[in-house]
Amino acid sequence: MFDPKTRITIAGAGSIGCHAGGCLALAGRNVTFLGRERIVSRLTSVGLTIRDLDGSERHAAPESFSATSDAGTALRDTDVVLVAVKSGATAEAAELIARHGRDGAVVVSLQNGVGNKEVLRERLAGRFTVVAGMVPFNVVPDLAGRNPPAFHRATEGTILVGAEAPGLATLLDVAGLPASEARDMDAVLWGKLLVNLNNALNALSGRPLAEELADRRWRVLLADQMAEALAAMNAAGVRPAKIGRLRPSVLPMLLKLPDFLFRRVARQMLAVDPAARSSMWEDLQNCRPTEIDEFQGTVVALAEKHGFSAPANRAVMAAIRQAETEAKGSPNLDPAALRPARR
Ligand SMILES: NC(=O)C1=CN([C@@H]2O[C@H](COP(=O)(O)OP(=O)(O)OC[C@H]3O[C@@H](n4cnc5c(N)ncnc54)[C@H](OP(=O)(O)O)[C@@H]3O)[C@@H](O)[C@H]2O)C=CC1
Ligand SMILES: CC(C)(CO)C(=O)C(=O)O
Repeated sequence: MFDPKTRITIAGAGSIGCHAGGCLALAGRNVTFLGRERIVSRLTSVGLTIRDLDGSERHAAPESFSATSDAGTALRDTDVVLVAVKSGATAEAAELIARHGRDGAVVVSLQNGVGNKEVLRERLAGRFTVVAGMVPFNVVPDLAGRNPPAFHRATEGTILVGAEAPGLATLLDVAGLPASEARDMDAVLWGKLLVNLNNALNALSGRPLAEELADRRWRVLLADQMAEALAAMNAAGVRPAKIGRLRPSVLPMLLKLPDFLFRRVARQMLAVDPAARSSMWEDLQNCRPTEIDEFQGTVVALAEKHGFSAPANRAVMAAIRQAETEAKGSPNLDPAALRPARR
């Protein structure tokens, strides 16, 4: 269905978009970035650097891809659109694809959250094939200075995509960007949602992921949120898939282990680049809206629908809302500030 000339547009030239697009361009794929002018001007003048898990670097020269802030130019003739905007911008991206995209193109959500593919499908079904995707790894952007912007993969994992577009995973599976097909993407996205409950804690802590997760006080808060989420999912008949090596049902218990035991049992969870932070931390630092409604908000709504409350998730939501309103970046909270009233 696809060949090396297949035109791929990256809708949203941010951390995930630039990392994925950079790896694809380096593998010789036909890539166009659709992004804001502030990044497009840098991409077209100096290109970008892809830094892999082991620190090795590759430079994608500006000649190896196209980049534009004009949606018509980026979407008109494209075959595959990789949607890599934050969840709050999905409806607008869908609108642009509907207006400028070519009938029959494949649209892939590479976003976190269980609802983005539905937002895309609502607007695009019938004319486009919408496919859910899941990026398990963290990408750290390095945009400072005059060097090419760099995008560093900070954790391991394989991108999963749905099976609706045969050959899609093979098209995307290039050096630095492992990708494969998954049969039950709903389960995968619910599994990733559990992991993403840490995004807000990380953003509120102001600490790198490795440091935060090594501290039991933060892990207990995460365990409480996950336990609420698992109960809500169970009541709704949702079976979250395993992301990484550990079964979702054991996560709350495991997270509560003392630090020395956790370090031994959950080595993979702590195998994070020391610089890595959650994408929600990036949002707070840059005074952008976060994805809290798509993460903790989804859990609270599902719990309430099934007749119980989710106080741990609520408390974290409230703290993120406050930080968004204050617009001063991470509040660098102490974990004690996040205990819900009932504890
Ligand atoms: N960062 C990470 O490590 C990971 C992120 N994810 C998920 O991937 C998704 C993308 O995250 P991430 O890459 O961090 O997000 P970023 O905010 O880094 O990138 C999104 C980019 O898209 C731009 N954008 C939004 N709308 C448009 C538009 N209409 N036209 C052109 N550009 C647009 C944004 O600009 P502006 O800000 O000006 O709107 C921003 O530059 C999220 O759902 C996230 O949860 C998943 C795994 C890991
Ligand atoms: C850190 C990671 C990989 C998991 O929470 C992530 O999905 C994000 O930063 O958005």
